[in-house]
Amino acid sequence: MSKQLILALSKGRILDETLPLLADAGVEPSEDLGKSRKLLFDTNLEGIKLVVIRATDVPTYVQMGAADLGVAGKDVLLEHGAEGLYEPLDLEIARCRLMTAGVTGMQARHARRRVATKFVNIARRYYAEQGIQAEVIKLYGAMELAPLMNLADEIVDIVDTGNTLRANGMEPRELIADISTRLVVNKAAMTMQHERLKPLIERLRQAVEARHAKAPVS
Ligand SMILES: Nc1ncnc2c1ncn2[C@@H]1O[C@H](COP(=O)(O)OP(=O)(O)OP(=O)(O)O)[C@@H](O)[C@H]1O
Ligand SMILES: O=P(O)(O)OC[C@H]1O[C@H](OP(=O)(O)OP(=O)(O)O)[C@H](O)[C@@H]1O
Repeated sequence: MSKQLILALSKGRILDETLPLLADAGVEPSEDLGKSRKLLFDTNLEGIKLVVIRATDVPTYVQMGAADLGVAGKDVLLEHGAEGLYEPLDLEIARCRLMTAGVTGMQARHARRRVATKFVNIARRYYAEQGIQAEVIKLYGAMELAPLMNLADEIVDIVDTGNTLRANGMEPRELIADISTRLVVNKAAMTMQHERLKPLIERLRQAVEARHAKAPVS
């Protein structure tokens, strides 16, 4: 039996932008992902199946070899760590920035800054690099609420338009990283399955490049 390649997709916002890119690369799910309760899907290509999972689970699936490739935000990859993963391609979708932010006009008052975030590893690394003492508080969402409720002095979160921060009386402060969505590949699969992986990676690379060619010059 020939082995199938499994591509793990992040659900939510990234999925909405991944499907058109996959279609440009000639990969289409055999049924409407949005209408199904299924998690594992066939595609128009016999050798490729898709799994649709939480964005934060994608690196784990690929690292452990349960999936051969994955599509995940750079924020998720930085938080998870890159062990066992190659990152051959920037898909250039779901662009945003990972930033520190605080209440507009208000300086951190505590010598040991309290930082609320779901990106605890990134935050610990960042504040240590800056030589700032920080107590990092893990939250699972609505980070913008933490400074308003005096749970934290700052947050580390995704910023795109800045609307969420503004709506909550907050301002962006320091840029930690520019974020976009990346293709990741299991390191062992990259060696063992190279002949199967290469054409898929190339098709995706061409789909990304074709978008560049179409984008208006600014
Ligand atoms: N406002 C945004 N603009 C552009 N990209 C974003 C934005 N917010 C998040 N992203 C990117 O999309 C990814 C997934 O975001 P999404 O909001 O769908 O999931 P989530 O709510 O973080 O995940 P979960 O529901 O699993 O907690 C993020 O990891 C990031 O790379
Ligand atoms: O700068 P903006 O354009 O306002 O985007 C930033 C917001 O987008 C993301 O949240 P999302 O909308 O995905 O909701 P979530 O809290 O469910 O992740 C992120 O967590 C920020 O809250």
